[in-house]
Amino acid sequence: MKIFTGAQIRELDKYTIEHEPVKSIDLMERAAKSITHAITETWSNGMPVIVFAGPGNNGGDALAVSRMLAEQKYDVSVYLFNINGNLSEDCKTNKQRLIECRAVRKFDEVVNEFDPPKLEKNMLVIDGLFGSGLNKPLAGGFASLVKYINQSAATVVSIDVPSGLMTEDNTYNVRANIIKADLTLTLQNIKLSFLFAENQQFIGKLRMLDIRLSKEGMEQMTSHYRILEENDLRPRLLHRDCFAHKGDMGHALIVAGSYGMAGAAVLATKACLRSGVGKVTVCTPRRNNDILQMSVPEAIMHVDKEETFFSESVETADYDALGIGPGLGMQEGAAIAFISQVRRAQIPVVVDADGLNILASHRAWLQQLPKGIIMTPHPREFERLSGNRFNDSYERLSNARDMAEHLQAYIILKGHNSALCMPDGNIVFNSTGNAGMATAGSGDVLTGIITGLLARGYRQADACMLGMYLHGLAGDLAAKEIGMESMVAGDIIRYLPKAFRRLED
Ligand SMILES: NC(=O)C1=CN([C@@H]2O[C@H](COP(=O)(O)OP(=O)(O)OC[C@H]3O[C@@H](n4cnc5c(N)ncnc54)[C@H](O)[C@@H]3O)[C@@H](O)[C@H]2O)[C@@H](O)CC1
Ligand SMILES: Nc1ncnc2c1ncn2[C@@H]1O[C@H](COP(=O)(O)OP(=O)(O)O)[C@@H](O)[C@H]1O
Ligand SMILES: [K+]
Repeated sequence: MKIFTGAQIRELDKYTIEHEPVKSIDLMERAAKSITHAITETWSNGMPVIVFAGPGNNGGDALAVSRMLAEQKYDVSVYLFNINGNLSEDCKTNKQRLIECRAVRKFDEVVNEFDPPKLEKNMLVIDGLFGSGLNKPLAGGFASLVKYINQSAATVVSIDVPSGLMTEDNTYNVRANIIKADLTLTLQNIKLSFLFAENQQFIGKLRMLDIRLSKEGMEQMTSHYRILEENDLRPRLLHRDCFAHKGDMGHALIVAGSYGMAGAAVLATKACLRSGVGKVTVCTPRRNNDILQMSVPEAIMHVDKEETFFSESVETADYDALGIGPGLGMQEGAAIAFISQVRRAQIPVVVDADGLNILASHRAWLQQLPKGIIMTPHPREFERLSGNRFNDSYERLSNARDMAEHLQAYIILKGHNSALCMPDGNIVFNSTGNAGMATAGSGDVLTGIITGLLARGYRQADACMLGMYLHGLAGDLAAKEIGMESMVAGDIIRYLPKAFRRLED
């Protein structure tokens, strides 16, 4: 699913009006009908409704919804904020329709003075102040109104976007002046800012309402942001020839583990083996040899001459992909072996965990990375890697996108809705995964999966998309059966076969 910016949404709106064709006011009526339906489905007309409408089309939607609710015998009071005397055309029309319908209990057009109504626990507030047309942080009277609504105990439903929240960039927004909705009824498509952790407090529960904007318009419009869906991946799956031999299915090299961190190597190796690859060799320090041999008998060992850390890079001619970093440690010896390994690899490379931390403490090496390298930082690792501290997720994401373009790398910014930043500037968000996966070692599993997929023959972009999707899906299937609370990283590996099956079926 594509994610459109506020400006693109306006274009789509126009495209739909011209090509369906449908009158702008009728499109608003259609949106209002589906918003009204979502409300009446959830709350009965015993609940008093207070509507706050702004001067633009978000306000127009709110006025149309007010009329529709009043016609269904809801007790509706409406405040329309027209302080500059310039309502949008459709907002004006809906104001007139509302006045004519006479079913609302109270209609107050606020020009200067505003006497706020009492907001109580059993009331429903409809927030139609601003939507995708917001162009600066709320201030003055609107900011006060938002604070007044937020401190009340009433239930708040936002139309399209919680008023005050920008659809993309909220880095310099004033968070105290954004509506905290219990439910956001967003029109047609999800907005970028809805994907970020810090904005969940404003959105509450999210529902997307299909208002039938032009499908053709949406297909034609290019978007830099996309949410990954099962259907995007199915056609990309490689199939197994019935004459397949392990020699044809790829050979992955995992360089992982140090003394005390053998588990990271075990997890990455097991996950790699579960990803369809023919063979996996794991390179780890001498002291981890027995642990690896016993816990992953399917893997081939390449034992480093050092007892406790990775010290010597491996010739990669016999391998098809390299995954390096989980539990690697940060000794200078390991760091030097790491960069030597990455430099000499003539195969696709995934760098994670300590591999990223090593790069963060030797930032000049970033320029020596091969093009097409895959890096999988969690937010803290990305901060270290970029050498910046970020005010919010949008700023972090923009920085990751710039770095991916500059280094011609694939960067997966991990978390809920992990974001894959591609060398061409496009960003793909993952839609699978759950909070049960916030447990040590989950990232090592992802590294193993992506390395396995690369060795198996997937191109970088496909391996990243498929890898993060399968990883999250395995976590979701695990959560369904065993719950989130006591899930461990090994459970993600255990459910990986079911995740593959689900995609293949
Ligand atoms: N294509 C769609 O998705 C559709 C959108 N519709 C609605 O239209 C909305 C967008 O409408 P608009 O583009 O008119 O935008 P809005 O209604 O979000 O707001 C625009 C108005 O607010 C003013 N404004 C912006 N920032 C302000 C600030 N910080 N302080 C004070 N005033 C500010 C602008 O000058 C303008 O008058 C959507 O959110 C949605 O609710 C629906 O009517 C149907 C179709
Ligand atoms: N709340 C969550 N929702 C979805 N996925 C999550 C969540 N928490 C963690 N994950 C996933 O689990 C993995 C955690 O990786 P990471 O932070 O590197 O863990 P570790 O360093 O312990 O291996 C990432 O792929 C991330 O996307
Ligand atoms: K709104």
